[in-house]
Amino acid sequence: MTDSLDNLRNQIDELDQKLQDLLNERATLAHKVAEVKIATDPNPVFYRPEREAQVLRKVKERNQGPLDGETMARFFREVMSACLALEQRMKVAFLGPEGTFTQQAALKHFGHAVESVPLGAIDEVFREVEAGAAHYGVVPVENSTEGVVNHTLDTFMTSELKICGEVELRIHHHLLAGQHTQRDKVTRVYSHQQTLAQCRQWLDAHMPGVERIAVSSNAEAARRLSDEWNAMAIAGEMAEELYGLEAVQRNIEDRPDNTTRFLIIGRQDTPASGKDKTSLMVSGKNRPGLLFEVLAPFRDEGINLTRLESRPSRTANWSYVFFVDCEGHKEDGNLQAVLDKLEAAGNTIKLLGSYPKAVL
Ligand SMILES: O=C(O)C(=O)C[C@]1(C(=O)O)C=C[C@@H](O)C=C1
Repeated sequence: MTDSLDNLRNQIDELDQKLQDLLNERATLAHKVAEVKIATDPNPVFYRPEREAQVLRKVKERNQGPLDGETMARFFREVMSACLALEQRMKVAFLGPEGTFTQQAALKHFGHAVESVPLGAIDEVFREVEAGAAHYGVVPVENSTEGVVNHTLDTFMTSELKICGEVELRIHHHLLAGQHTQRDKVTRVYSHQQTLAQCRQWLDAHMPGVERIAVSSNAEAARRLSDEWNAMAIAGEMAEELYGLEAVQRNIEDRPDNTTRFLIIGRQDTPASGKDKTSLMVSGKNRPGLLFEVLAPFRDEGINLTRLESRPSRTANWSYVFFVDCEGHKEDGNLQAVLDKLEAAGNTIKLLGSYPKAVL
């Protein structure tokens, strides 16, 4: 015997009522958490990345389906975002304009109950957070096809901000046309330089004679189509929707697993969440075996490296700074031992932050 549609919908209504009551009960608790934070700390910190990561991990671990763990975690991401907004509405600066992948990353990480503020350049995002005009910032740091975003790494050299989180985003690029685009007369295609690079093979094969013009962001490329008839843009879905464009061809990135990693920057240290990463900068006097000496303590303490980059130090020609990402939190005994060894060997270390591994 199958249930009637009315019967099933009545059951859904009853459950929705319960869910709604429970969500409000949860929000009341979050509000009380805020009161405790205010009562116990003259400078209360409302956003707690380590706690959020733990909540989301638990959601995934205990999930029984039929909804999958990712989907369930995304629901809870939004629930916590709304609860946090009752405590304090977060202002999050990102590399704009509106519609960039960085905005998408910011919303993926913080949920939609934050105020997201577009800024024109990576160092502006840093400055906005340093000045306290935004609580947190979101900047791109590396792409799986095109490699590191040098500007972000270089800005860390002079900034005191801390990394307090990471987000990974699968990047899909679409060839977009505007209302006025005459599709058979297209002579130029706009996009950010990194995006053009990520779609190089597709463009070579399908638009060989079309001029590729690099602009400041994919969203800017999309915006330009409103007053041009012989151009197309390459950008993501957010820009497509924001500027009312139409996709001529979807997913034109050369690598289907094209992913960009973004960092969340803030002014506080983040306590351990149980599954963390640490980012640091190491510089030492140029000598034979310097890199080997920098890496050996990590091996000796059994710490896994997740990334290693070198950048010119900008203090003297041909001297370098190493950017190291590793597993673990700076309070962990073995990581402490690594830091002690590196310092004892005369290297300069700058800890950029320990933060939860991306959950979503
Ligand atoms: O546990 C806290 O500190 C809270 O403020 C509650 C809560 C949540 O909704 O679970 C909300 C915001 C924080 O970023 C972390 C968690």
